[in-house]
Amino acid sequence: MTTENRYEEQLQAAIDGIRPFNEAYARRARQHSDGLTKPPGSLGRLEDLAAQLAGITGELWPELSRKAVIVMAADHGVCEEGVSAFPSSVTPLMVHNFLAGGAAVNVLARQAGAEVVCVDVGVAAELEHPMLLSRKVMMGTHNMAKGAAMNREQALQAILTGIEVVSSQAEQGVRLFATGEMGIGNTTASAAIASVLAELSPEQAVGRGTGISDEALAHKVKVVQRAIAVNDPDRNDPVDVVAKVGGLEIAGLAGVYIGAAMRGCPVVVDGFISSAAALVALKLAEGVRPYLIASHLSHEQGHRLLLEKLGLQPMVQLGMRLGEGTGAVLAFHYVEAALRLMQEMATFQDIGLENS
Ligand SMILES: Cc1cc2ncn([C@H]3O[C@H](COP(=O)(O)O)[C@@H](O)[C@H]3O)c2cc1C
Ligand SMILES: O=C(O)c1cccnc1
Repeated sequence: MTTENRYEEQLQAAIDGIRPFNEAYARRARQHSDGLTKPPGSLGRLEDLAAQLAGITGELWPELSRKAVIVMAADHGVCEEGVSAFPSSVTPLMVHNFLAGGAAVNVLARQAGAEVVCVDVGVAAELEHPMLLSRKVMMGTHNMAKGAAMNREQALQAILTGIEVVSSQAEQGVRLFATGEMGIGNTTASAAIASVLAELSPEQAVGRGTGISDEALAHKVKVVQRAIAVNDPDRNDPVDVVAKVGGLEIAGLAGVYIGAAMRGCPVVVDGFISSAAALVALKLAEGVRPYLIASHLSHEQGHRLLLEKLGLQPMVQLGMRLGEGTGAVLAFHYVEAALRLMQEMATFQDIGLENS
């Protein structure tokens, strides 16, 4: 058997292993929250979130205090087309920053009591650090405007890496996940994926990323159009799409969603790039859907339409456009709030009002 076939089988086995959502527990959670000392439904989305968490875990108010953001890092050959305001050399510098605890996501993770798990799935530089998970598939992708970003075997390897990382974190006791990424150029790859899999036009999907000019934005649209024309990815084959016009960290994050669903763990989706990865995961395995929690609406232009296509509703809109998992880690506070309300609020019965 070829390595590629072996990887295909491993991915299929993971998809087949996704745990079904427990509707009965979601209903029980709703009954419980209707009995709490407030008008039914008055805690809005927090009540939906509590019901979702119960359905995911099979517990009414699961213990989710061990939480981690998985930050997948990789580089993009398409940067040579001038699609980002920053050079690829920033990617390894930011990986060192994550490991030293100085990036925005580190600050927000400390505040939320979450670990930052940094994975090198394809940074175009030699990186070594005791806290870095070194899972390099290749030294950055090829330029997708000229040919496939990577081959199918590499895309599968990156997806399996995400599944493996999340599984091993779950085995170590992590119960709640967030997705994050670092990779200069990755809003271009995400826009190409969104164009193909969510059937958005490149004009709708492409945004300013790190902050490019009007002129560079028009050029970035053309680069995405060219990448799709040159590679002709098959929209019915998400692995083909992420291989030809995607990125290693995006494929890795698609694996993170599948792995979390396998392990029965909720996973909070960050911004535009993490959402593009969620789209790849959903096209591979619809069973991932009930495990996804959208966090924020990114300022990146294609995010609103992408979330609509995903059928996900973000909790907040803060004008953030950073990635790294920053918006998702902030949403850990809402997850914790939903659980604490379920567990700590008095019921009508407690206060002597039986039949309300
Ligand atoms: C210092 C710095 C830190 C970042 N952290 C996340 N990103 C974000 O910006 C990049 C995507 O934007 P584009 O496609 O325009 O390159 C990704 O690395 C994303 O995570 C950063 C970007 C920079 C410059
Ligand atoms: O929404 C995001 O994830 C995003 C937007 C711009 C740049 N980096 C990340």
